[in-house]
Amino acid sequence: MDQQVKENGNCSGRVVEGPTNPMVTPLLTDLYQFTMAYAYWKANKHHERAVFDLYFRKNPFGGEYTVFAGLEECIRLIANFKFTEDEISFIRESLPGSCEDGFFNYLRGLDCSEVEVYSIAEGSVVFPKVPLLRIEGPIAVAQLLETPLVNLVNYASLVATNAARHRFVAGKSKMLLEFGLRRAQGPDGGISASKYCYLGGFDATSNVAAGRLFGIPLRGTHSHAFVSSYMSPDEITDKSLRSADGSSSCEDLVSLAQTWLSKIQWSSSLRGIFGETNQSELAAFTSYALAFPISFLALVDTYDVMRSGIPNFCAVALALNDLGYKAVGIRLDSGDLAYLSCEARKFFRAIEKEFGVPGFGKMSITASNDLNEETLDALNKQGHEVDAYGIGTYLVTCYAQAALGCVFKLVEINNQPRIKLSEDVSKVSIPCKKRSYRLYGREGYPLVDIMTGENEPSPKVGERILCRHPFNESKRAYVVPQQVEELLKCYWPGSSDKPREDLPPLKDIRDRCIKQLERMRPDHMRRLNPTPYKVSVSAKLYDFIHFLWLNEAPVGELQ
Ligand SMILES: Nc1ncnc2c1ncn2[C@@H]1O[C@H](COP(=O)(O)OP(=O)(O)OP(=O)(O)O)[C@@H](O)[C@H]1O
Ligand SMILES: O=P(O)(O)OC[C@H]1O[C@H](OP(=O)(O)OP(=O)(O)O)[C@H](O)[C@@H]1O
Ligand SMILES: O=C(O)c1cccnc1
Ligand SMILES: [Mg+2]
Repeated sequence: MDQQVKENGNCSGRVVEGPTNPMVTPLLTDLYQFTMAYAYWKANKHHERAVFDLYFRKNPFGGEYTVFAGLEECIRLIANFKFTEDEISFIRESLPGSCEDGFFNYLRGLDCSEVEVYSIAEGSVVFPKVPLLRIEGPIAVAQLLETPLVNLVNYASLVATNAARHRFVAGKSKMLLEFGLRRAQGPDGGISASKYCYLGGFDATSNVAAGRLFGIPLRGTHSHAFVSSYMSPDEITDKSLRSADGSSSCEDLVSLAQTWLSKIQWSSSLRGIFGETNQSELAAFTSYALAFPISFLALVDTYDVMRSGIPNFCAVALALNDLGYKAVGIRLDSGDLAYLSCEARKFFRAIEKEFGVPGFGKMSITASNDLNEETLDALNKQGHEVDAYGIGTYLVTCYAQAALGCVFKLVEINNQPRIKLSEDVSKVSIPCKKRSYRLYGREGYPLVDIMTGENEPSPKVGERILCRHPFNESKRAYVVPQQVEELLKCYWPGSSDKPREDLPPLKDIRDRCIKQLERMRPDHMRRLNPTPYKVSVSAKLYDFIHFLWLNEAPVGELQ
């Protein structure tokens, strides 16, 4: 078993590949994890069996829900956790010279074969205080895992939640494109953003590396540089295009587009809307259409959306239509996106009517430019005709909240429950190795998450159970669940013989996320003053927490 884990991340007979990012190694941790590991080892305490919970304390973005992401990368790390000789030499150099050789021999043999990992399924909707992961294992090993695990879950869950929130405001029917790579926090920020925005409900990314790594659909348009790189239609040398069915050919798409432009200009419904359009823009559009006749989409705001971009686009789209091709649509990247999308739609409908081109009015309109939850919401309130949004900076940098604030707290050692106290009640940890359950109500909505001691009987369908706020005595409720779902499942059994959950493909995780979000009660999801979802503990666990609290907290003396 030991050897297997070392060599190929094998456990329960299935291989787990290494982390996606090769920077994720056992050194991707804080120095203090190594100093503590050494001190545990020196005290011969390193083998003591510890239980840690990984959880967060508050939902991000002023919301009342979070999407859990990053589990697969955590398991990839754990499955392949092994120090190289170079890494051990570096740790030796980095620790004080007084550290004994035996410790480095210990690191040489160290892996996660004695570690067990229990987790909520990736893509689940999750809530504060309920463990996302429970790590059981030798305390020195679990301690080394703290920083990388928290790192792998924090941003993944934050950006997946951000994506889910953007999806919620945009609505189900809109296409959401993640365009953030250039603005992301470095290469890993960019790759992770693409992966986890897709998980959180985006449809596609512009990030080619992420498309390759994770099978995320790739989409893109073109930039202003492409438009402004053209000076005149004369630059286009090969102007010919075969018709879609291959039966005929147009020798000069530029002239055909120019002919259409004058027809539009003098058409009864559009007369007077625009005069001369920018001819270099028309050249750029024609050139792009020659390159991509089956998927022509043009960025129309380089010079003037209504006086140039839209008429030029329509002229090229009508020329393509003559040859049996259907243009895809436009992208707007500045100005008042609500107003311009409505004006563009009117223009397309007028063309459909005037020239009898079925479907022209339904041309796709993509909007981009510093979009975020608020601007999407504003557009909805104003009314708009946007079909797809390209969103970058605000999405991937999680501009509205910098971090999720996940923590990793010791809850038990050698079967003895431990607690971390704080002046701030919300920071007091919930001790014990626990189980957690999601209880569903009559209408099918999740009602409450409840944590119990590991050995307590599980809540039962149809049986009334008292759910208590972990720290507030007066907050409690009886619940008769219609469905009970146990949340923590075994994803890495270590040396136990527990069955191990599969790591599903990203697409399945995304589907789970979308389904779970749709199943939430709407008042938990609304943007303004959402109702908090209840997180509770059993009566027995409540009593125990408070017993331990009193036991550990020194009694003050007044003088
Ligand atoms: N109808 C709208 N309601 C609310 N916000 C909008 C609307 N249309 C666009 N926005 C947002 O307003 C901001 C406009 O950006 P900005 O003031 O930089 O102008 P711009 O359109 O980018 O101009 P330019 O590119 O010409 O400099 C963007 O964040 C955009 O998402
Ligand atoms: O606005 P974001 O949400 O970050 O989305 C990505 C942006 O990146 C591109 O242009 P870029 O911002 O590089 O140049 P521009 O601002 O001049 O359009 C694109 O046109 C979008 O505007
Ligand atoms: O394909 C696009 O339109 C795109 C891609 C990245 C950033 N901005 C736009
Ligand atoms: Mg921009």
